[in-house]
Amino acid sequence: MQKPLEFEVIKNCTHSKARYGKLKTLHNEFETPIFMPVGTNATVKSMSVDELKEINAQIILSNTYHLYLRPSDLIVKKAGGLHKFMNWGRSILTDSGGFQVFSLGDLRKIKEEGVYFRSHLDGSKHFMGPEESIAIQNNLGSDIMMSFDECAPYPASYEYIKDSYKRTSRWAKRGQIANKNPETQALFGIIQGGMYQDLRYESANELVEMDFLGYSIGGLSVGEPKPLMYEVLDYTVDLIPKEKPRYLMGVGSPDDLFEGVIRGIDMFDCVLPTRIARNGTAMTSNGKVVVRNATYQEDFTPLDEECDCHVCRNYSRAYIRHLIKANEILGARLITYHNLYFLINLMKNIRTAIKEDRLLQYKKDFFAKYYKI
Ligand SMILES: Nc1cc(N)c2c(=O)[nH][nH]c(=O)c2c1
Ligand SMILES: [Zn+2]
Repeated sequence: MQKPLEFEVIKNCTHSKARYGKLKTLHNEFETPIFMPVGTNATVKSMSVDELKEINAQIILSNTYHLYLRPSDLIVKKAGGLHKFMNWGRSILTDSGGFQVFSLGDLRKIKEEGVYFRSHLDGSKHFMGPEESIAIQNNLGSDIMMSFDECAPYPASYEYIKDSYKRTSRWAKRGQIANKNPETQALFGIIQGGMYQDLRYESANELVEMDFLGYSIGGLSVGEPKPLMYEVLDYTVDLIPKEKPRYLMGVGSPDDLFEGVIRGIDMFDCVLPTRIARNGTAMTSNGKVVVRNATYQEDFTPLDEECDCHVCRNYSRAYIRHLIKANEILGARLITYHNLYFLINLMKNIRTAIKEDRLLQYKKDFFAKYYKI
């Protein structure tokens, strides 16, 4: 019988830790490294599932905390699960809810059993621990689930991080035991440990002992300087068994995608492409274009001359700028479509470069244009 997740490394880069692989869930098989569009409320904002398929999205991320609060995981379960509810036949990864719950600040209280918090929607009181997080994700029916964890803040003391990651390890074990669907839903452990190398080692070793089907690297991209993120990434990736997929949470700028792939990361997610789109900024081969600027008022060229997406083949910067200035929904929609296509296409080119063993050269060529150096 097929496992809920099968992963194969097909080609290792000779000049970095990058690898080209394939990951198979019960819904589809896709190549890695891969970028996962974020679909917080069971929708990648403003994109229909047909458009997601058009841009070749293979797996999307949805947020457990948000779906638990609204419409509730029980309603999604009654609909037949998240795939059915949102009519998405490809893979879905759900986060654990921990990240959102912890970001509620004073609205939450952390205890050994879990986190007591107030809903950001109506202030109602709730509790989420590892068992509740996994039960919600079981109800959602995602292909890949995350263990309930604390994404510790940055900066944080050694003592705080030590207590925090140890609790995250205990929560990971409890979540593993609580998983009602181990044959159909894969569960990842999330490595924490802040910016402390020995704590990262301890966190990783404790989770590797528990033999998860994949591992996320959490607690990064939380405001730390980029060089520090890359340094922690460098040694943390080495702690994860090579045959398991590695997921770097919350990362998705072109720079970070390249740096993450080069350090051996297989999966990425980030709200950046969709968030900046709503503010009128497009990612292009020649860097970011803030299309709302007056510069583009009579610019009848596409967002990106080198992009073959539907938006770049049919609409001009001037038209999209007009939509954004007029606060027309289509403006954000068009830039979102293009930005997601841009990152998904970038990952396709990165995979090709790994297969042809020319990733570092590709990175140099990409940024020579992106930053005009
Ligand atoms: N940058 C990050 C983004 C994220 N969505 C998460 C997360 O969901 N869990 N745990 C994490 O540490 C984390 C870090
Ligand atoms: Zn485009």
